[in-house]
Amino acid sequence: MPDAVLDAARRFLTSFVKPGRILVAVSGGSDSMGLLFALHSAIAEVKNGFSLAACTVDHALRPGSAAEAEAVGRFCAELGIPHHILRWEGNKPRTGIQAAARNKRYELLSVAASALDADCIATGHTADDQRETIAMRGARHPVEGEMGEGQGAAGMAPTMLYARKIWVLRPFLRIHRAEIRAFLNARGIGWSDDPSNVNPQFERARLRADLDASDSASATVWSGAQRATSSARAAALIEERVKVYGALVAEIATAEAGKMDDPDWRRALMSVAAVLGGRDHLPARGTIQRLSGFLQSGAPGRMTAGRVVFDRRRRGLYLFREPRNLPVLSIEPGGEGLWDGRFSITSRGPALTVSAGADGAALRQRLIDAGLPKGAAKKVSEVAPRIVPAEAGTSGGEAAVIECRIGLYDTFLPGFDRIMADAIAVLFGRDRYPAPPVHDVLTEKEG
Ligand SMILES: Nc1ncnc2c1ncn2[C@@H]1O[C@H](COP(=O)(O)OP(=O)(O)OP(=O)(O)O)[C@@H](O)[C@H]1O
Repeated sequence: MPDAVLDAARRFLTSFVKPGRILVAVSGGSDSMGLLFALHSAIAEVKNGFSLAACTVDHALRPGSAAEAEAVGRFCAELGIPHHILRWEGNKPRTGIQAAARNKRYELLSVAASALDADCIATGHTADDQRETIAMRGARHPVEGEMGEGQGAAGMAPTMLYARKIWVLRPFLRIHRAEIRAFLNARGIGWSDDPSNVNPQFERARLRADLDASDSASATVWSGAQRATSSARAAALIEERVKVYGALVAEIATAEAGKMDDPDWRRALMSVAAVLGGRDHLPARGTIQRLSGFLQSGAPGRMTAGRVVFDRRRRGLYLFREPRNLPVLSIEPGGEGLWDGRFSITSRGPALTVSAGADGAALRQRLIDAGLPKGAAKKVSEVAPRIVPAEAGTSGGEAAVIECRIGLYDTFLPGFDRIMADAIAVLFGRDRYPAPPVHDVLTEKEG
């Protein structure tokens, strides 16, 4: 009988650009135990340079969690796979515990991946998880196709870049949990069931119960490929229509800016605005609708949305951070900090103070020389970071390394948005995001 689980593991190995080291994130549940065993078996068949390591995050939230992590360790030892337990130490938040646990889990796993020299992290997300994710996102964002990893009807991407560093791959996204359990049962391999999966306190668990009770085949629409196509188009529109000066202000020809009926352009423009506003997410739907009305009207004027001024002049539309609630940030000697959600600033030595209002006249002149209208250049210089080192005689530029932050993508970048994210990175003077170690839907597009 063909084995879908083993076949998915085999296909996954052949999707790599070159063989590498895979860190499997094993919770001890059936999905990730199945993933680990299937990959172990598939690698034993091909014997061509792949290796495995495994990590279990002990969130230390339930009494049995340490023992479960140790059980995974014993299973790995039997297979000869190095296994590490990563424990979540320190204070835990009282609310939003599942989201906090998830963030911590990825953080711990990415540190382990670099220590273990892994090329990627593999997780056991299944078609059942995908169905739940789509239903959850659909409930939160009834309008399709606007957003990043956290939103949109495309569901979870099979590849996701974490923290600009390490790719998280989900080889079982089309495999059902029941198939994985059958695969494990047939081999006499046990697993542990996480009681929080059925705890109605958590949204995902409630939803799982509802989905189990309904005929939800229609909910499992997989639109990753469409999403990739839309991202590629949005990227092309960004390259064609948007100019950004000094990661501070975007300029768009007025006629182009008004094309808000085009969903790809809408997403492109809103994404650029999110970066300029130092936001991790796009504006809410109602705000986007109001903005669309304003942009389509074509008359000179100004509107503020998502901390960004949309300043329409005869020469064009200018987008920049609104001059309100700009923070003051102190950075320790040699330390780093995020200012206004927009700029990561690392001290080259001295303590720093970062506030708004860059060395006014000089920056203003540079923006004017670059082609910005005088009025816009003045406003933009007022919201630019001003870095003042504690040591006299050093300039802010010499004392610090400054980099623009792209909150939409810098923590979680779904693989199908990579072309779009790269276009934005280039626009804001940054390097492209690292490519995944596997051939994915975008690699095919690029080829
Ligand atoms: N404690 C853990 N230690 C290691 N890996 C884990 C742990 N919990 C989850 N994972 C990994 O994440 C996969 C998905 O798990 P689960 O569905 O419980 O998490 P989730 O919170 O819904 O996922 P995510 O939020 O990451 O999309 C698992 O198959 C496993 O690979």
